[in-house]
Amino acid sequence: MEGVDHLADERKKAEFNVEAMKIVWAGSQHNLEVSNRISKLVADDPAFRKDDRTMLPRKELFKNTLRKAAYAWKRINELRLSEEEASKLRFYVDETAYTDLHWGMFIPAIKGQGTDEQQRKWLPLAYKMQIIGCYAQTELGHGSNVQGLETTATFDPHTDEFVIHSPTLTSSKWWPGGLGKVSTHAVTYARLIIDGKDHGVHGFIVQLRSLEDHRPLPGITVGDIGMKFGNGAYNTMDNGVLRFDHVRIPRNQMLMKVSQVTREGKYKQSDVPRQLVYGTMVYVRQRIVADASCYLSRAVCIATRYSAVRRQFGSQNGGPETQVIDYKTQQSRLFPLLASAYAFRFVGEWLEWLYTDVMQRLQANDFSTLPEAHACTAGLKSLTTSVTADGIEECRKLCGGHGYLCTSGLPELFAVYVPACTYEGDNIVLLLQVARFLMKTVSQIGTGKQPVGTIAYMGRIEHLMQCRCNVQRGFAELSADLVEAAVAHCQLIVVSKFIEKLQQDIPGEGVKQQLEALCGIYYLSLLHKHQGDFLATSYLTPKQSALANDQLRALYSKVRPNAIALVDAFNYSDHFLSSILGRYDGNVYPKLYEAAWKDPLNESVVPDGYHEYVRPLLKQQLHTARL
Ligand SMILES: CCCCCCCCCCCCCCCCCCCCCCC/C=C/C(=O)SCCNC(=O)CCNC(=O)[C@H](O)C(C)(C)COP(=O)(O)OP(=O)(O)OC[C@H]1O[C@@H](n2cnc3c(N)ncnc32)[C@H](O)[C@@H]1OP(=O)(O)O
Ligand SMILES: Cc1cc2nc3c(=O)[nH]c(=O)nc-3n(C[C@H](O)[C@H](O)[C@H](O)COP(=O)(O)OP(=O)(O)OC[C@H]3O[C@@H](n4cnc5c(N)ncnc54)[C@H](O)[C@@H]3O)c2cc1C
Repeated sequence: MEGVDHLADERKKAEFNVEAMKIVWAGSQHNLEVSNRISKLVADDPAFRKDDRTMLPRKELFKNTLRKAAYAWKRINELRLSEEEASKLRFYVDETAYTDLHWGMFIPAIKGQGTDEQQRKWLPLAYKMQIIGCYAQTELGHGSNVQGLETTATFDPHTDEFVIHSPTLTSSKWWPGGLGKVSTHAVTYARLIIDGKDHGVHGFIVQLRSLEDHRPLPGITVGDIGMKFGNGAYNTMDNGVLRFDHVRIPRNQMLMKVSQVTREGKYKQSDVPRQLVYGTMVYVRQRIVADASCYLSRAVCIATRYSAVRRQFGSQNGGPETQVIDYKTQQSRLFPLLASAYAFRFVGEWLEWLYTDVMQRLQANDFSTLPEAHACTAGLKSLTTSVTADGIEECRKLCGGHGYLCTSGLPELFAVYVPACTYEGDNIVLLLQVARFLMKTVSQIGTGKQPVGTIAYMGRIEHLMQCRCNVQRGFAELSADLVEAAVAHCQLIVVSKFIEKLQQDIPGEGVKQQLEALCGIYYLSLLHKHQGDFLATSYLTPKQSALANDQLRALYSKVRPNAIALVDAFNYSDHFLSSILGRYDGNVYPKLYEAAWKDPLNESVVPDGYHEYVRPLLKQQLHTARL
């Protein structure tokens, strides 16, 4: 029934102030106010319609994205939106586009790796979108191993230029978002060659397409790499292929904050660490962690609302069946994901703080916290995206058969999200970086150096102090175990940051209690999952383990009446969720029924193809009449 809130009884059960929880989730009253305003702006504007996205053919889909991006940009300018508001608008428009790479990687790369002069030249053009850029690092043959990239940038002292070249097929740039059809420029990563000497990988600003007619410039071959996983999803993005045939660029288009090439062809390094060439990746990994909670909370919101609507079995004397959310098995799959969404929100906030802190230190030439920032961003990116991708798929299963329909919103959400486990660093490769950092820390503890920050706890572990470990010896052989250690380390960070959040003043009736329950679910469900390890290492006795499980079940019961309100606190509009199962009013069945009839296949009663392929079958004269 239209206008009836089928979840109203559920909402009445809440034992906390939902409006206050919305502020906690948003980060502040101000953030909540901006979110509300911009979310409404997008939802009310038919230009941002997205319910047809999974049904559009690729070319139409892509053109539609170009239209939306141009319109979004127009609205940003007309309404004079601030950077914060524009970023929220992009969030609520909810469509991956070339603009993500322009704003999210091209501009940060110039800011982080360009000299002041280079920034003065390129940033104003990029800010006004008079040039559009992408981040062209990965090649057909190498993605993870950045030092293995093959594209060359050879300095020509006669003309004061670099010659950018793709010497092999495997050196073709492959994957960069926005490259395929839109970008006019790319921050291109290539091996710097001076006088025959290879100085390793550096970033260069290269113009790809004419600003007049958008055709590739001489020596450039560029195009889209083709359809990707899922309908709609990441296919709104033009991930591209790019080859250079001796393309010349002026010397001052090498990004020269970290190292420079002089007019005479001398290679010079600044006092800053070489790893700053990887700085854009640190920035984006931090953003990806912040985003993980958004994607996971979205899936959890859909699955929780639907689990309260859906009933199966258990009818007594002809009464209603049991809501599936009341099954303990459903709770044990759903509530840890609900808790994870909150946990990732808080660790994302902390990581943003850590990143800002590192950047401020870098300005003051203090590079001491860079390795920790790299380990935290790499590790948390890996952990949160893996849990989120698996969590979205689990939410689909929690919704039974209807979860498999595109109108549930979950298939597209999964398809658009799952590459986050690969891009910006394959998750295993990133965990190996964390493992290396941990092993290095252990070797330093052995020499008496006290670890600080997120690794301070290692200094309090007695047997680590006796360790004499060499970072490389046995590393490869033990890498599968070391990856598990890296995950455990990252989980510890997530739990610590959740607990630290609870130590803050959190206003609103019952809000803190709910967060305490969720925090308990987060760490106890982890403990439950890994109880074998805890028992094997005697960190837990069997009795303690059983008590922990009892406590976990008790917390599920505590959260159950609050579940709908806890997902309402995410404050997602129906437009944003784009899911019939996750509708705010829970009016699922009539809307599912209605949507089925809108499918293009139902436009005609007799399908296209019937006369060619079905009717002949029905009318066939079988040779073997006996059959
Ligand atoms: C339609 C709607 C439109 C709306 C329109 C609105 C308009 C405007 C609105 C504006 C809104 C803004 C929107 C912004 C949105 C932003 C969102 C962002 C979106 C992002 C999308 C992402 C897409 C994907 C991109 C990519 O994938 S880019 C490519 C990424 N590639 C990788 O990650 C490669 C992974 N590999 C590596 O990182 C490295 O090679 C390695 C770390 C694995 C190994 O490196 P190396 O070979 O050098 O190895 P070592 O192990 O020897 O390391 C040497 C030492 O360096 C340290 N190290 C390594 N990495 C780093 C680092 N990053 N930082 C610091 N230090 C590092 C190692 O630890 C070693 O140190 P040691 O020697 O001390 O041990
Ligand atoms: C949707 C999408 C968007 C992207 N956008 C961009 C972009 O805008 N710009 C850009 O430059 N790139 C982009 N990329 C590329 C992306 O960054 C790379 O794909 C990613 O870094 C992984 O590298 P790879 O493909 O080389 O994987 P590989 O390294 O080939 O991984 C293959 C397998 O090998 C394993 N493996 C690799 N190395 C090791 C090791 N040392 N030890 C153990 N196992 C290992 C991995 O775990 C994985 O299982 C994008 C990719 C995708 C999917």
